[in-house]
Amino acid sequence: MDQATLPSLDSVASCIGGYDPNALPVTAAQDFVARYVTRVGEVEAVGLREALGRVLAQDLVSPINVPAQDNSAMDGYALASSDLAPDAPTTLRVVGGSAFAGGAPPAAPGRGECVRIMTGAVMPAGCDTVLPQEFCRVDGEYISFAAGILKPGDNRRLAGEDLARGEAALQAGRVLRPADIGIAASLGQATLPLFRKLRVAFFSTGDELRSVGQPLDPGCVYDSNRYTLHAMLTRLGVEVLDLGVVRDDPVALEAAFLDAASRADAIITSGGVSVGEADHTKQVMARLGEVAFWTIAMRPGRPMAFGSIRNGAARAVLFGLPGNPVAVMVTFYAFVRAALLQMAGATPAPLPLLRARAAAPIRKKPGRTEYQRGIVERDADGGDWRVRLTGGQGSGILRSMSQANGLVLLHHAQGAVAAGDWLDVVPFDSLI
Ligand SMILES: Nc1nc2c(c(=O)[nH]1)N[C@H]1C(S)=C(S)[C@@H](COP(=O)(O)OP(=O)(O)OC[C@H]3O[C@@H](n4cnc5c(N)ncnc54)[C@H](O)[C@@H]3O)O[C@H]1N2
Ligand code: MOO
Repeated sequence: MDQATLPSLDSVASCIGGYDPNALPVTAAQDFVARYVTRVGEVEAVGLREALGRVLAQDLVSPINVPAQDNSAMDGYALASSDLAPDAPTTLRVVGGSAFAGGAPPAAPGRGECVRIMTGAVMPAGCDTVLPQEFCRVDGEYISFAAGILKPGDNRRLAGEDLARGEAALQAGRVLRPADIGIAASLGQATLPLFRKLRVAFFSTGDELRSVGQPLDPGCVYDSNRYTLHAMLTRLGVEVLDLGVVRDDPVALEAAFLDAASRADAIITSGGVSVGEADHTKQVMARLGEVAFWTIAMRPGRPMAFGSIRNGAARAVLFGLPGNPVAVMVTFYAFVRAALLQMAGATPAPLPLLRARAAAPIRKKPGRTEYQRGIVERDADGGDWRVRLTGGQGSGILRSMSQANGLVLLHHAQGAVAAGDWLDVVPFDSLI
């Protein structure tokens, strides 16, 4: 993909105060990534049913008022508030036909008169208030109701109160949610201008990896990272290019990187970014592109490669994630997710944090950010939120992630946690 506009790593590094690739705080790495990646920017018209989770490319300016006219919020009687008796029951004569949603409004009632009206029907001229039918007594062609139950304007929906003509109903950069799709439909839009889906290629590296369906040879493990990555990327709404497991062999790695750079906007690999002897991944990355190898002050997820890979004129952003399965997920949430959203054209929104009390002490040294896996639940008495860890927190223990419903975010400067201390938790359901 063409990412000719990417800045150089050196120019970005010069903007990060005290940049040290061997001891990079999480916030500095996040800042670095945000400064490096650029929006892909191509726009296409997409039908509403395909637009969920996609990124809006232009403001959607409302061409009409919704609702188009003042109308009734209740089944009942439309009346002029000037006919309401201030301190005594009001009696009005019912005239004309009934006003139905979608029908022509009946003629304006005269003084002391009202009109039968249904929810959604346009208000007859001169009427500004609707009496719900259950609040009145009907006596022949008259209705009467008690003083004080209606204020002027009650149960009337004003033209444009949902969406006003000429206003931006949805802003460019929005990741479309179900209500947004409904808004576009209520404005009569069959299609929306969206940024094209980001293309993200990914592969796993490591000779010990076997794919599901293959026999598990001695000393080998099944490749789980490709599946968690596939799932996280699918939730993020990008187009996924699964390039499989690549052997720890320079020729195979080079072919995979070049293929990925020619077809994708971003490449995610897992494994081979630490200091092991058999790893060719780092050398191949460095040869094919511009790549920084970081040691991040975090746990899990210390080693990570970041930069871009070239194939001729094509260039793709590279995230070389550590191999341990929990480290893959944590570095994805800490760095990759926001970067991919930014590349896809989305306006960044900070993740909501839940404040919860620690159920038990947690060991933590200042000087690194930790993402522990936790189960957050309401106290039995319905009071504070409380969080407990999901057992062993090793970065190979994927169960710790699967059992959790949130990441416990232990900040860089934070020290040991005592039971009852307040903690920040990123609830999983808000992540994607
Ligand atoms: N001497 C040092 N050793 C290690 C360091 C270090 O700083 N000094 N860092 C450790 C940390 S922290 C991590 S994380 C890992 C990262 O190493 P790599 O990115 O090179 O990853 P690998 O060695 O290839 O794999 C690590 C681990 O994860 C398993 N793995 C890898 N890929 C997959 C996959 N697709 N599915 C399931 N499991 C996978 C792999 O078998 C290893 O067990 O390095 C530490 N060592
Ligand atoms: O980067 Mo590692 O995940 O802490 O084992």
